[in-house]
Amino acid sequence: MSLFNDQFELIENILPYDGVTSYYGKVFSEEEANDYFQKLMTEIEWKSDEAIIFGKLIETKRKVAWYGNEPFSYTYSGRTKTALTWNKTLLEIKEKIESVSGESFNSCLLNLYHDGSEGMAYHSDGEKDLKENGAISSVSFGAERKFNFKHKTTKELVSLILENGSLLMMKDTTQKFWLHRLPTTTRIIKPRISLTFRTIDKSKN
Ligand SMILES: O=C(O)CCC(=O)C(=O)O
Ligand SMILES: [Fe+2]
Repeated sequence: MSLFNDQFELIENILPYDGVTSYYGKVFSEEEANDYFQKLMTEIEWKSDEAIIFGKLIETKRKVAWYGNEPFSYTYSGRTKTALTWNKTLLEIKEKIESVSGESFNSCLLNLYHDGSEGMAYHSDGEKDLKENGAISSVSFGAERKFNFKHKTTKELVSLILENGSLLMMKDTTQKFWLHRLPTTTRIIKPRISLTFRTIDKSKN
């Protein structure tokens, strides 16, 4: 478990109870992280996210993209979408994350936040297409942003900063008991990209 302690300053569990979320710190060097940021900006098929709010179709400023081993379909905000297949850059990042964590993933949801005015509200990722209690890893490139957890019943808060090139791994019952969000802030004027690697359960897809 502590194999990478010397290299990455691994925090094995940032949550006090009811889940396991590990913060590996920077698993990519500053140079590698900046290079991946640039590549992802141009190579990914970024699209506005869509949501139906009070019966109206809303387009978010935040951009998203979904990639996977196969053209999996997934339902999100009441709309069904299909995954694109991995490109070389995504496969490289995926392999690195898998070797660091010992987990494996078959899909990835990417988010592009242009500045601190864009974020993501409290939610958990327990969608029915996902493997139950499967690990979800969040890789960050670009601007450092705060990230919050809130326990669904005790309301306890846990906060951390996601650094450029860092890895956060949500495991075990984290999604069942905790919400997470990327809060907005007026202080951040630079963009951030996150890659959330997941496992789609094919028997449910
Ligand atoms: O941008 C992030 O780090 C988190 C994104 C997230 O929670 C999600 O895509 O479900
Ligand atoms: Fe999430």
